[in-house]
Amino acid sequence: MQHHISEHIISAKNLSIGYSNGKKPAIIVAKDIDLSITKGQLIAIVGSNGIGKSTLLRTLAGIQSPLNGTIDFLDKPSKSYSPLELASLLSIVLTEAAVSKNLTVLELVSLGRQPYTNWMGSLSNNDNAIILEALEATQLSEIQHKKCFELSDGQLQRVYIARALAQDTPIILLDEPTTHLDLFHKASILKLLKTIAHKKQKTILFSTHEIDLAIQLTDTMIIMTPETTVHNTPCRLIEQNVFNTLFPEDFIVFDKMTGRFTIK
Ligand SMILES: Nc1ncnc2c1ncn2[C@@H]1O[C@H](COP(=O)(O)OP(=O)(O)OP(=O)(O)O)[C@@H](O)[C@H]1O
Repeated sequence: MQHHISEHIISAKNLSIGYSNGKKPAIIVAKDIDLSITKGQLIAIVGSNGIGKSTLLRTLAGIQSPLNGTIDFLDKPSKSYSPLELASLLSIVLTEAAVSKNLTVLELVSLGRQPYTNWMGSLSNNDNAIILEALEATQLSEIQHKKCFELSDGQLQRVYIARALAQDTPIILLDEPTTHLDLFHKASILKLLKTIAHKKQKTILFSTHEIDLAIQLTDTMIIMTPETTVHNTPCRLIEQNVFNTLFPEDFIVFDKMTGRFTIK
């Protein structure tokens, strides 16, 4: 699919997200969300437990429907994309990945090419070239023949990112890609995502609880609080005192000078 050049790769207007199951009234998780996201950015979604970060990612990915409002990709309503078109537009990396860890690294990363292969799943030279590039970008070439169950959490996270890279979509969504990782590996993953966003001009959105790291490493952040959802550069968000609205202020305070939270 040819993507025409657009400033706004993702825009959401008046978006409400949540859950409805027919008869009962819908559970609104967050409302009045307005986003306009340009290409080639690394964007963190931040907010306390249960605020709706995963719900927002799943709604953007089309896994669940918005309760209200619209989502556009490249200025076209998300609903106007067929499932196959959507699979070449965005990839999603979920924490509880439902893939067999019995696969080798190479096999799992190759799954990223599924939207493009024929019904037999045979890979073309072009598919193989893209898979190799994804393995290299995530420094997995040397362990490509290892089984996924043999990997550390950090390596496994890189495998999921490589699969999304192999899917070669302009938008990549990741749900908490740094959970279970130590500080070094958290920072490594975020730096890798930033390099990919900038070098390959991809739009990468990820949810995280690593606010300090996100402030240092992302281009923009989406902050979800019970009252509002705001999107801006870390610098502007600090100026606007937004980080102090994330947690009860009598307990945790954000220090503008250091860009860190302190416990009272
Ligand atoms: N299938 C569901 N049906 C109804 N409510 C749900 C469902 N899944 C999640 N929720 C509720 O939606 C709200 C947002 O959940 P979500 O998982 O999006 O939060 P989150 O910000 O990703 O949280 P965390 O940081 O803890 O992962 C929570 O109150 C949760 O209980």
